[in-house]
Amino acid sequence: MTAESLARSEAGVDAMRVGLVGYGAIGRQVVEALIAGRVPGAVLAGIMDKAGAPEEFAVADVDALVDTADIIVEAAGSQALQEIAPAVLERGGTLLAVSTGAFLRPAVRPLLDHPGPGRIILSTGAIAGLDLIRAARLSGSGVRVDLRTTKRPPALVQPWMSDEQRDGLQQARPGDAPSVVFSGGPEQAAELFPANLNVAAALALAVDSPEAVHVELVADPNAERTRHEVTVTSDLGVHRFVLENYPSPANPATSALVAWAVLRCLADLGPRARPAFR
Ligand SMILES: NC(=O)C1=CN([C@@H]2O[C@H](COP(=O)(O)OP(=O)(O)OC[C@H]3O[C@@H](n4cnc5c(N)ncnc54)[C@H](OP(=O)(O)O)[C@@H]3O)[C@@H](O)[C@H]2O)C=CC1
Ligand SMILES: O=C([O-])CC(=O)C(=O)O
Repeated sequence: MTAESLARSEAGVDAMRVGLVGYGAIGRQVVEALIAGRVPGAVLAGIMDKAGAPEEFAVADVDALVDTADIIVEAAGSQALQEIAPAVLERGGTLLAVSTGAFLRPAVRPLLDHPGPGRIILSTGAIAGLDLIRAARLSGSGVRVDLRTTKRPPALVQPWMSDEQRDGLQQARPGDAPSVVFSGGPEQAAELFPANLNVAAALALAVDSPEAVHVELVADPNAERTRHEVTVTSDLGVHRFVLENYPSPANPATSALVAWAVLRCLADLGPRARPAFR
């Protein structure tokens, strides 16, 4: 009996098989939790990673992953998502995407309305409140969203930055003043900071209008946590969410919450899903 079939029989014959693209900070946390049985009724079916995955789970390509898994979790970045999503959709797979920023790209956005047979589900990732924003949107009132994200400076370094910008972020020390490194719309935010501002894309997709979202990104040398301050203004009220997330120990750009948001979504989709938020 293989490790997968043993896990499946322990989880039940109807177990949901989970495939993973990206075995980094989020992917490893998801794998660990699945192997530990933290999502009842879900088992790990395979892992695809550029840098290699554990031998017993390694899958060579996305076609093989769709054949092996009932649902595929993308935790590999916007470019990887753009590369794998069409194949998953065309082969009838279900893709749970974490790199929501990719869906603000003109080449990727239409995949959200792809006729199938596959489908895409977006992870809530590092934030909360998307349900409220969608409710406000449904009410027909004009919704505006302001996001102010604050992270530790080294987590914000990008390949396109000048040496001066990069050194400024890498050498910032506690006691130094915070600085705004980006202010603008979610599309530009997702392109310039692809592994930092997927939350901005999630907000833009929830409100269904990138123009209604303003993003500010702050580098704060004194920040112990990643902070997302979301203000939603609509005819229903003014709603503020402040998330102070501990960063993942494996990747300071990623909040530890993100893997658990993926796992929560898998629990909701799996054969042992329970009503009433349990
Ligand atoms: N929605 C949200 O709130 C959030 C979304 N994210 C998204 O999640 C992504 C993953 O985050 P995290 O786990 O911290 O990142 P990591 O960099 O720790 O891990 C990503 C892994 O994916 C691998 N990878 C990259 N491209 C491919 C590919 N084409 N096929 C297979 N594997 C690939 C990487 O390999 P290698 O290192 O060799 O490139 C790496 O092992 C981020 O890039 C970001 O887009 C992150 C945080 C919050
Ligand atoms: O993990 C976080 O707090 C947010 C993040 O990186 C992203 O939105 O890409």
